[in-house]
Amino acid sequence: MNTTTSVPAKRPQATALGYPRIGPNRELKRALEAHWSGRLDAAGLEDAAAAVRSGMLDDLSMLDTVPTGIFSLYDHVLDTICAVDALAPRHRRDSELASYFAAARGDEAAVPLEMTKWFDTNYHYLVPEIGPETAFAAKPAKAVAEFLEAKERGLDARPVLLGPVSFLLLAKASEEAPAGFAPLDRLDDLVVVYTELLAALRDAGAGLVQLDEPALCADRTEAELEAVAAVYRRLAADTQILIAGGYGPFGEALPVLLEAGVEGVALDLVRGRSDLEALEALNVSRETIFLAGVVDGRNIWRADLAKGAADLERLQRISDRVGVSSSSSLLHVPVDLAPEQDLPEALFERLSFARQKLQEINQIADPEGSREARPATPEAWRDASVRERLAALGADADRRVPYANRQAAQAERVPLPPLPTTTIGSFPQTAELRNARAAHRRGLMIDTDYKARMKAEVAAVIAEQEKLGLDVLVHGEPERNDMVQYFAEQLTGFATTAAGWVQSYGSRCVRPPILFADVARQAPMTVEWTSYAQSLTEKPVKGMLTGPVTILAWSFVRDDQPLADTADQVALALRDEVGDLEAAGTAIIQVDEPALRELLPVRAASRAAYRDWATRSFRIATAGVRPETAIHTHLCYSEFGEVIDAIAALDADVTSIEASRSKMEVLADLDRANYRSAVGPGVWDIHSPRVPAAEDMAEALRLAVAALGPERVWANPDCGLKTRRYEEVRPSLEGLVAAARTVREQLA
Ligand code: MET
Ligand SMILES: [Zn+2]
Repeated sequence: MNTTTSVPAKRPQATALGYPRIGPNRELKRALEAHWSGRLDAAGLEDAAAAVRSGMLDDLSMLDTVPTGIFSLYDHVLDTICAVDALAPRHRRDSELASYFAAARGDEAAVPLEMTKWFDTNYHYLVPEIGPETAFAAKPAKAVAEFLEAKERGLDARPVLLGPVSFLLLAKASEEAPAGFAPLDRLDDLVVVYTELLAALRDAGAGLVQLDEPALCADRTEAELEAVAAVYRRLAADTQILIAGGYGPFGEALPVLLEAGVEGVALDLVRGRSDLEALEALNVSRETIFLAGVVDGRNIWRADLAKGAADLERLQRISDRVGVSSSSSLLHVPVDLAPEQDLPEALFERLSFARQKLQEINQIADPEGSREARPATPEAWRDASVRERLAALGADADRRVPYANRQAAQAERVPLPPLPTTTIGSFPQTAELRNARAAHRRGLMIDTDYKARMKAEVAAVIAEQEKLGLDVLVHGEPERNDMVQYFAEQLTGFATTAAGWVQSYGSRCVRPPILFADVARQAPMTVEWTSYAQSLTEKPVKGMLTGPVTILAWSFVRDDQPLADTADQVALALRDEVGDLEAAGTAIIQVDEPALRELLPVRAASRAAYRDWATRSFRIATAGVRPETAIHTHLCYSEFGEVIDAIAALDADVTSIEASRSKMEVLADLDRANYRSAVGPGVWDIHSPRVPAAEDMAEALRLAVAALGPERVWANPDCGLKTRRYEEVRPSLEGLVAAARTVREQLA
């Protein structure tokens, strides 16, 4: 290599891998919902979409190069399905727009595409259905139009597409596909279509094109890596390709991509720092483009500019063509910090949302710019007593007596019939309840009135359950806006934002709380509600809490200490709550962990450590109770495979788990994982408005009894009922109670 250090490196280019596309005030959400309800026609929707895209470009234009094609009406995987013309026949309608929304949301004629979580995030994508019959064709119009929109503004534009390998790895086999078929079998055909998409972009004037291959941040087989090599040798032959991942290190895929001759690679230097070390050991052409993804696209903390600049320099020692970018698309953070003036000042000045992150990228790219290190965590954010109490927890603070002993004690304390019936916690959140909450929040309803309104609801929910004949009751969670935010608002160490919305799927956005400091409980958070509900009935009422992993997963979490340490603090606060519930006489306490799967690391090598801290934090929260107090947990969102061992390690007495869609398969898996306590396999898919037939639920219960034995089975829905209406809930629960009775009689 023949480079002299006296030649100054070119100013690194500033760019980002992607940007929020819902609009700073969720303009796209409003337009979509107006369109779906018939209040806004297709042209009106397109106007709103164009305005959102224009706003995105306004923001992005401060960068040297801007990503394009990153707008989406619903989901970028669905956009890719359309770009390769892989819509299933059942979703094809008169217009492209109608087909698009048929695939996204379903209609009278067809069920929508399945939706699932995007890597280890809370974003959901639509799962392509690919089979031997899928007839791919290039539909470059969207990608080209959005590229030209940016170019016409005089911007240096870089089109972005989801790469073909990830597209197929994220897909599932279509109904028509024969056994053994894998979507990746269609890679060669798809690549032909990608060459056409890329040609259309080149014809429009594109230079570098970004292909997102996030699936390469996960473990890949030799065969898959060979396919990657072949694909990119082919695509890189005519197009300058920048590969982006965004969800951790590329690992063994990195040399494969470089050898295939891609023009550049965007590195995730927040979660994938090992790639930087790997690169330093490789013999890399100084002509290769590297983007230093040093600004966290997944979290909302200000970047350490000094550290970013240091990483940049390391890359500059490897290549002459280095840029600065976000670690992933900025899709996962809210648009703008400016509206958050109510946040404490010390917190506000440490935060950075998408717009602020673009500034940071510019600052790091600017050799003359000031690149200050990140300020230390304020001393005031430390709570010495929490840390001391955690340190003082004995080694067995997360252990209970063996399940067999607990089971006997619990059965004596709360005698229950076989197949006890219960629900997961929430009852329908009616418009009236939501209005009361909004009025209370805006100061239009005083505390006492609000509380009285909520208590009336609890009483109604208890009466409803008594009438239905359920065995273990719940208070219905009317007082909870959200199962995480409710706790975040009461714990110290959390802040909530005014407008920090992040797209979860389609038009749906969430506003995650910010966990910024040491966490402590100030006062009991749920005891009053549970005790009130219990005072109204002879039946046992479950206490209802959200577990530490889920609280972390659905918040933006401090990144100045390991997640495990933060989880333990949350766990300690919950442990106090569990203790107070028990002291108040609650015999059954459910601690929900629906997000246990979500935080599972993408790479297998990191999973054992995750399972350890995640399950330990749950046990810290729950193991303080006496043997006769039952701990329940709840998980939903299927795909339990990789966390089955962790579910067993939670050591709950009863686990309610989504099972209705997977036809109870999860039960055999639990058995293999040596899970020995009781299970409430969901027998009613509450994500569907359909009222399930009692006989189907009975059949599901029979399957469960066959797999686990009658003593270990509970009867319950898949998840909480807050999104359902009473018109569906009543007949469904009647059916559930009847199904349990039928199966009990057959057992007797
Ligand atoms: N207890 C909660 C509820 O019933 C659990 C929801 S899991 C996403 O709504
Ligand atoms: Zn659930």
